[in-house]
Amino acid sequence: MASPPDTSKTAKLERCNNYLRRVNSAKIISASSRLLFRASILATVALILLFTLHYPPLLLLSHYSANAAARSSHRSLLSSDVTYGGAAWEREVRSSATPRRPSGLTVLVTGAAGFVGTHCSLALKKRGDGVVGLDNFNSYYDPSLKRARQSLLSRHGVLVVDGDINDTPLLTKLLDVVPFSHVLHLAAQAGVRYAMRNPQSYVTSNVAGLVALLEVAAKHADPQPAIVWASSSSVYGLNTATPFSELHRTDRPASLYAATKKAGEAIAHTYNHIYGLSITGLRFFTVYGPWGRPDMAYFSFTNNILRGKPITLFRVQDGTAVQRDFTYIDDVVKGCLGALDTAERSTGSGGKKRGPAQLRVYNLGNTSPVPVAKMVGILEELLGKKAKKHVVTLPQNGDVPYTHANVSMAERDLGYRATTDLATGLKKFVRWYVEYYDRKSKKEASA
Ligand SMILES: O=C(O)[C@H]1O[C@H](OP(=O)(O)OP(=O)(O)OC[C@H]2O[C@@H](n3ccc(=O)[nH]c3=O)[C@H](O)[C@@H]2O)[C@H](O)[C@@H](O)[C@H]1O
Repeated sequence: MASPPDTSKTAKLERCNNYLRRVNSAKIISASSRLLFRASILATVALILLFTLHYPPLLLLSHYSANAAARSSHRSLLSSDVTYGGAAWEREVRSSATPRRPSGLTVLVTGAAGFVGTHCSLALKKRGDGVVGLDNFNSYYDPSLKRARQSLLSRHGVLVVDGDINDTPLLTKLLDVVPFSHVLHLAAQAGVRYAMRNPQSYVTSNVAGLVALLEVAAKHADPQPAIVWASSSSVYGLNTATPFSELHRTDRPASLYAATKKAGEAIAHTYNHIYGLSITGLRFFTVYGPWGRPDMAYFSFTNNILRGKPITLFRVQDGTAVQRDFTYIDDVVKGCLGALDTAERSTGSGGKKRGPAQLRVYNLGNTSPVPVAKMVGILEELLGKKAKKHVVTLPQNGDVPYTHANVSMAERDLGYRATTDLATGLKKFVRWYVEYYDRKSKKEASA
């Protein structure tokens, strides 16, 4: 019988090799884990540095509110004035909110750096009311124009807080710091045709944002403020009865913008019904004027005419002219202030209704529709330059062919009266436009 092979040496050798392999792999593992560890520290430091460079306010400044996501969706995190909360901030808010006349109003104006928001905030402040603004400075149109409006307001003692209406902790904080008597809610995603390009922004601002505001006003604010907010002439949609009356049907919106404003009116009904919030909706009719919105036709046409660029003019399929009840900003401001002054107190508190509360809706229009082509003719005269017109049939873009307001209810209840015709209003707009952009280009040239 063959003896078994002597494996002792090979076994020893094998054990020795295994040991060496273990030691080596342990060394390799520990070396690589050291490397990995160092690399991860370096990567973390690099990330922190990058983050600090990109978002300094988030890391360096104390920041109220956990709801940064809602806030950051619309505005630049690089802006230097994103801080809120703290004693100094509260002092600023209270000072801006303090009325300078006996029984003056205390108004939170959302969308205060917007076109109508700026004018209303100024008018309120000038007559001695307390005003605090809120605006998210989004980039739907040139945010530098919004910043310029903010500077104008600041020179008149109105603070505009940089924040979003969907930021519930911020709204709660604001309504904690100041017992606002009124909220003038003008923050919204505006523009009829843009709704086809960015539908979600309309839901976020005009539906979710409105609900966020009404929730805080109804359940948290003590006392509950009265709410006056911006609806739109676009809710009349495919309505053909003219002039448009508040009694006409508004269940056929032609654009998503209109649908979200109509939804807002239904939401207003609910909060009035359940919580006793006093709510007034104002249907604005194509508001125009100095400090206006660059996305609107009269503004962008002015821009293009001066630069020799073509403009597109819509014409109804049957060849008739598209018309708008263009309404001058000063008239609309008077309507807004009339609505605030006649708003009754909300009746609820702590989310409980104590009795029936006021619920209103009014047209704020000019009562005199003008063909868009005529508006262009007035601009041509004021600018001393002919437009390069490109006329096309009104596309399926949510536009309606005609608007015309019946304002008898606003006249009766708010003392509203439109007194500015389109030629007069556009003259004031063009004067502002030329001055503003002249000053801006000189500033940029000297910078
Ligand atoms: O009352 C409202 O509730 C709305 O008013 C405003 O909407 P509109 O009346 O559509 O104003 P605006 O865009 O200035 O177009 C004016 C006219 O120019 C025509 N138009 C427009 C653009 C173009 O390139 N060509 C053209 O002919 C166009 O067909 C229209 O007939 C606000 O923007 C909106 O936010 C909302 O507040």
